[in-house]
Amino acid sequence: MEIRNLVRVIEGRRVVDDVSLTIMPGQVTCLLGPSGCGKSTTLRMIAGVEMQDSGEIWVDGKLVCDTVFRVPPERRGIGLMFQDFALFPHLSVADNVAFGLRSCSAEEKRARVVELLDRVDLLRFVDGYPHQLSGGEQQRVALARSLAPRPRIMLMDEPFSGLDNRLRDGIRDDTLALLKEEDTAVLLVTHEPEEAMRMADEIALMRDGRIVQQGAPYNVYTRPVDRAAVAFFSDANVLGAQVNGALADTPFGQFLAPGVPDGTDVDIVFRPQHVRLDFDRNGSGPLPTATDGVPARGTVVRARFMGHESLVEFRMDFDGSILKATVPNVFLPAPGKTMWLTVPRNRCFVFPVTHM
Ligand SMILES: Nc1ncnc2c1ncn2[C@@H]1O[C@H](COP(=O)(O)OP(=O)(O)OP(=O)(O)O)[C@@H](O)[C@H]1O
Repeated sequence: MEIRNLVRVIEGRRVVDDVSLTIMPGQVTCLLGPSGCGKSTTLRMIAGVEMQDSGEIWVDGKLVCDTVFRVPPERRGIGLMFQDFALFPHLSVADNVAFGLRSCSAEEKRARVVELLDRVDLLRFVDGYPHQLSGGEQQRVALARSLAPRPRIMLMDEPFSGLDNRLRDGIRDDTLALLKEEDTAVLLVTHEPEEAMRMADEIALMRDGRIVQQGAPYNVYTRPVDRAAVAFFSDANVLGAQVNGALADTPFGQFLAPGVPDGTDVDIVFRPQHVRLDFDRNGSGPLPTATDGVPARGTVVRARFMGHESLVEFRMDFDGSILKATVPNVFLPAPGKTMWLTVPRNRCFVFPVTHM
């Protein structure tokens, strides 16, 4: 499926602003972004329940929808799975799953229902009713229902957000396996970076109606396009500096800023897990190196155990600002303790500040 330059204007605001995307069979593409950035509106236009103001949707090289021509939603071969998936309470589990199977015989229907319920491990409930199932089981029936007509394309809007954490991981993985097996092209909407990283072959990061970055999860995470993209995936530390001779001077030493004109303000952004910590030895820290720059001293303000890591906050000697470091396992230095922080150059991003 290819969407080209989709635009949707609501009350004079471009809530979807020139969005283009290609989604391949057997692949999961995640539309990831904060609440209100236009993800669901994009999905609704693809589903055909909302009309775009301009732009086109193509499936298998055939035009499905532009501003003049429009294939109705039920003929688009698109499956939908939304957070508020509702099973029909008065229909049995089998009849719920068979709901979208209109043009096949009773035997074919039964065979497909049994195949899918077996796949989601709920065959024992075939003649049961939705109210007899847990939330997670209902979700799996909803998944079986949306896959029953073998949609080539599946649109999922926060489909797992109603589930508790322990259930969610298992259902996500099962869902992913099933969608891959059926070679479905999936567009999944989420505002949770962890969900996108776990599910996606490709992430399209969306902000204010636009896709600001697109790529494999690893690339989007390790080569973020701007400061907000770093901060969307994790906590971020930011140092302000000004460029002079393609270098930005900071208390951590100089950072390269190739191609950035003199006098430009830059943000040097790095994640807490990339800060290196050293103990203070009579007021001195480790020696500066080309790769790690100059260490800077800070005082522990707070240290918290987060499960698989600890988060330590420092008040820096150089300007009193707070920087964060995460360390694996339990590392809980007492408040008031001084330590030295270094920032490996290859883990930092230097972004010119854009003044809005
Ligand atoms: N029918 C409408 N009338 C007015 N504003 C709307 C309408 N539909 C969407 N919007 C606005 O368009 C913007 C995008 O909404 P959309 O639901 O697509 O965002 P989203 O990224 O899916 O957010 P969420 O994750 O919270 O669902 C929001 O600011 C929303 O208030």
